[in-house]
Amino acid sequence: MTTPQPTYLPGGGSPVGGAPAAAPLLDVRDLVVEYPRPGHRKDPFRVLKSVSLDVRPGECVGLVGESGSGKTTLGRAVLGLAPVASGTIDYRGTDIAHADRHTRRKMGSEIQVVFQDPYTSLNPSMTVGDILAEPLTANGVSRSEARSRVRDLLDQVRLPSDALGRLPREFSGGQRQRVAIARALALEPRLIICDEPVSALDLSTQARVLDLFVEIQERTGVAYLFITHDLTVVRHVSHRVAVMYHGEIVEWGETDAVTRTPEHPYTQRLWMAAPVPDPDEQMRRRAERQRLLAIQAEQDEQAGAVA
Ligand SMILES: Nc1ncnc2c1ncn2[C@@H]1O[C@H](COP(=O)(O)OP(=O)(O)OP(=O)(O)O)[C@@H](O)[C@H]1O
Repeated sequence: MTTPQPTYLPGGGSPVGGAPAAAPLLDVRDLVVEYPRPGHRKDPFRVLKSVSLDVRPGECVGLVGESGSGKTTLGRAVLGLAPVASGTIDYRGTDIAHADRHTRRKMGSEIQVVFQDPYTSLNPSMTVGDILAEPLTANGVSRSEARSRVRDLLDQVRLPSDALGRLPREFSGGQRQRVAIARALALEPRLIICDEPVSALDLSTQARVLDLFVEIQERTGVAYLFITHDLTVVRHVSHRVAVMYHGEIVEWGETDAVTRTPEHPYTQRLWMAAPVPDPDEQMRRRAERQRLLAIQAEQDEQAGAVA
């Protein structure tokens, strides 16, 4: 008997087929997000600087970038949780950044989210059955219909039906993330914002949860905006990838092209820093990364001298 290998192998396997060509489901154009700064009313903190990207139906777009680059803020803006200063967020042809609350709510059930931390994102005092039934009953599904849908949701994320009566604390991190994914799927969304959904998990659990994301997408056709700081994760799940740096998209294209032949110096450094199983390749990348960092330092020094 052969043991099934996780397909999450840095540099190995290919993402879920080619990107489906279709009109965008989500189309973000020239988005600027600013947070007010206490005492600087006229000089807010600009976190996103004219960001544009789109996600097609059934597609996974990876959003990578270092900590603080603005990835979560973009996800939050799509969810209506970040202050948009200008630009548009078209979802199925409606600008949800400037829509009224009623339209926003209607569209909102089609856009769900899976957060990074499965330990804090689930209500600890509710059973898994209640956690999964809540969005259904809140949207008018009868209790008996909700009960059968909840069983189906558990099945979709490969959890046993006896999970229903148990509390989140009785599950491992990976299993809790499966519950969070099931909850996100409850209202049959078209788009899920996945905000670092595997980075709190150990490597082998990451691999299985990533495989689950891919499998769900192939079966349901849901689209993902998949936020991560890890290029190897993106390589596994994404059709296209956007690289964010200091609140701007600095590189954007097919995952294979961006990860194999990155053009922007920041993407090159990110890729050189990604772990690989082959020690020789790892050494080569480390040396290349040092070289790129030295070039960057020299450029920064020259820019400083000019300023
Ligand atoms: N509510 C807020 N008020 C003020 N500044 C904020 C707020 N939320 C985020 N920021 C700032 O916006 C910048 C981008 O944060 P964001 O969380 O979007 O980055 P990120 O790329 O997702 O980082 P990480 O990978 O660490 O989560 C950071 O400098 C952060 O401090």
